[in-house]
Amino acid sequence: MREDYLRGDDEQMDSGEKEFEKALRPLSFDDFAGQDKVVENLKIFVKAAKLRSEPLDHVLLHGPPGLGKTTLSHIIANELGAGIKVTSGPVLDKASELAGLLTNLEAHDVLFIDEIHRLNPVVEEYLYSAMEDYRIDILLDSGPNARSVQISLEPFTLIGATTRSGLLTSPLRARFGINSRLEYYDAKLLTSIVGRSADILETPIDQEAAYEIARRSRGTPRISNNLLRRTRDFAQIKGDGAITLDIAKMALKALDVDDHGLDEMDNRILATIIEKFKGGPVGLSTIATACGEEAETIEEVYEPFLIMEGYIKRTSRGRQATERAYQHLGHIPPQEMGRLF
Ligand SMILES: Nc1ncnc2c1ncn2[C@@H]1O[C@H](COP(=O)(O)OP(=O)(O)OP(=O)(O)O)[C@@H](O)[C@H]1O
Ligand SMILES: [Mg+2]
Repeated sequence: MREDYLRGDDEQMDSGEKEFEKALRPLSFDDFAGQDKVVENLKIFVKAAKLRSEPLDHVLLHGPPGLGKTTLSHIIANELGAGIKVTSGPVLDKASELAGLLTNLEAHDVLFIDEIHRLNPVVEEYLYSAMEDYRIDILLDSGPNARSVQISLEPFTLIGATTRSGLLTSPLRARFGINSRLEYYDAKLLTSIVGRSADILETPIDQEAAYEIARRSRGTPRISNNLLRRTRDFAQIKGDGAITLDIAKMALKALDVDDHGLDEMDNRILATIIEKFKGGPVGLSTIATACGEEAETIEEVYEPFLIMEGYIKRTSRGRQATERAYQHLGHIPPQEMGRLF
């Protein structure tokens, strides 16, 4: 597979982490665990497109961070036997840059735009005709000599990834023929992902240890892999290199991952709502300020998992802690308080 990177992908990660992610990234549908429905459908669409010698329809992948959007995009290109060019919404700030990428695509190649909800509106509009008719208008010269010429592109597949599909404009969303949502993984699937990653890293791991890491990974393969990586350090320094259940527990404790898999920030969010705002409802930006974290990060990264696990509720007046959150932090829920007095 040909692969070209246009500057930053996954901006927040350091280069070690990136190398690590790349090494553990599945390369085919068969290596990709879980998301059965999404994968089954994609397999059929890829096969059908190949059979007809057509480009695959444009694909939108959405869901919380670390669930496999970037991985799947590369797998799709791989399975299509096509090249992939990688860019992202915030990086692609000029229409001319987009034109440069599009005109360099070969027939049936994939253009992957990460964080597609952050595209600049001018660039986004430019993308419409490229997606629809495989054509773009290019402006030649400037001032009185300015004229636009239309050039046709090779038929290509756009894959857009986003953690915030709600922020996509409807004209853009409407241009994706395939729209797939990735869901959190259960502990069993994550256990097999941890096992596979440990194999690649040539680190022996007990089944119970793999399960312990998996069940405390917030349903997220990226977190499983990162916890595995750190646990491997503990195994090397504190043990004989093999990851046992004891080593895994020791590492998770040192990493501030609690018994339910909530990390320090998850717990800080819950404690803030309960201790500073009487359990809520309280607005997102207020929580963010009190926790010292960006509102966007809380909404994108932390909240979906806390809601799914039933620790907080979203109400029209803000976020509210549930009984489960009170119990988790060892506080008495207000409902029970009422019964006691
Ligand atoms: N289904 C899977 N099977 C095995 N490993 C997976 C799977 N999904 C993700 N991973 C692993 O998790 C890591 C993160 O996945 P990926 O980068 O694709 O997530 P993402 O959805 O693109 O996240 P972000 O929204 O932050 O860009 C990858 O390195 C990959 O190894
Ligand atoms: Mg990604």
